Amino acid sequence: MTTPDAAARDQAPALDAHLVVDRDSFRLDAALRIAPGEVVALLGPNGAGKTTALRALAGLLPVSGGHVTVRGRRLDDAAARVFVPADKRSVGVVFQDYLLFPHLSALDNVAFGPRCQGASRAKSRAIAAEWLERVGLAEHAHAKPRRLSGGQAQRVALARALAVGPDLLLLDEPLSALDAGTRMDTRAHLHHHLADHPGGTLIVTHDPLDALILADRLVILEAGRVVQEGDAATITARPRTDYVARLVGLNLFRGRAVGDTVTLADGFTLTTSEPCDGPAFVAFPPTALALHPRRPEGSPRNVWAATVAGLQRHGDHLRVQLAGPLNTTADITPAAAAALRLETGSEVWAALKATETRVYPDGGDQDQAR
Ligand SMILES: Nc1ncnc2c1ncn2[C@@H]1O[C@H](COP(=O)(O)OP(=O)(O)OP(=O)(O)O)[C@@H](O)[C@H]1O
Repeated sequence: MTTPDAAARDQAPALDAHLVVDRDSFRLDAALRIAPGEVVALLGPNGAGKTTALRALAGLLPVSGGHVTVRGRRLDDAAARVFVPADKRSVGVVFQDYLLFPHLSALDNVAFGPRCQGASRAKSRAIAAEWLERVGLAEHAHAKPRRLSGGQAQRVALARALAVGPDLLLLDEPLSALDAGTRMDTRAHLHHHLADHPGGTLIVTHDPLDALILADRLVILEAGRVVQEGDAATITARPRTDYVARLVGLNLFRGRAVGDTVTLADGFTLTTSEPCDGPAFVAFPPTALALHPRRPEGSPRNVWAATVAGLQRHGDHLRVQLAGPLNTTADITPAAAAALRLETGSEVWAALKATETRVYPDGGDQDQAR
């Protein structure tokens, strides 16, 4: 029979945290909530505070304010001076470089957690063997970490973190140490295991692809603050900062809309196809910009002179950085680049059809996806 306490724990979020951490002049001040079974990706530029957040949740860094509650259990509470040490938390961590014990076999690495939780040696090894089987490494149970490939070591680290049945699983850049081929396989493997994990999962990553494939929800951190959160579709449709726009591959500008005209901060105007009024964002993909050697005649409503500030290959097209009244990114075919004789410093005309733009109100935080 379920006790009232157990029932309350079952209903509690996997994570309910407000993290305030001071590190010299840097302050992390972020609220994070994860439902049981939910996978959340924490994304942000270098120095945004992602690792700081992960270390605080793991109990490796004390919070200076706020709280951390995992499945109803208070692990940190700065005001009440509560701090549960890392090894007493129901939190599993997969570190970026896995941190497997080099002198222990894969089996003993995985058995370590259950053993620390008080399981007998035989029971711990049985649990570990089961987990290695699940991650497809049964035949490598007796190998030492140095004999494992990067992908295999990652699976052992995942098995080790999951073997203790954590209420919260933390993954720090889980695929960044792998080469591209292994990364794809390991990502698919990880996806499968995260979908089965009944606790909450937080993945810290730089890589939007990992986030989009692995996570149910994205939380974007910049300079220690959550700037946007929501599912991938909402964030892609309505990025709220330059970083988020670049992440989803969009050009993004902020301005003031009156009908179908948006005036940007420096006075430049863009014509859009949907009317809007008041503070607004205008976004368009790099493929929406057409480049011409001379001022184009005809229909495009938005035309401006720009200078090529950089060129790089991006998949099967060229990504062109353009400076001018708008700093933008354009994607064009190599044939178009050759016809235009594009190189850094070239002068071109950029054209953008009003129908290729997306406009949406800049309502501060109140219309943020939740
Ligand atoms: N040991 C430390 N002492 C003082 N400040 C630190 C320490 N480690 C990190 N910081 C500062 O904390 C801030 C956040 O760093 P953090 O490593 O959490 O960011 P991040 O988002 O994980 O970045 P990255 O993606 O580069 O790993 C940075 O400004 C960094 O300089």
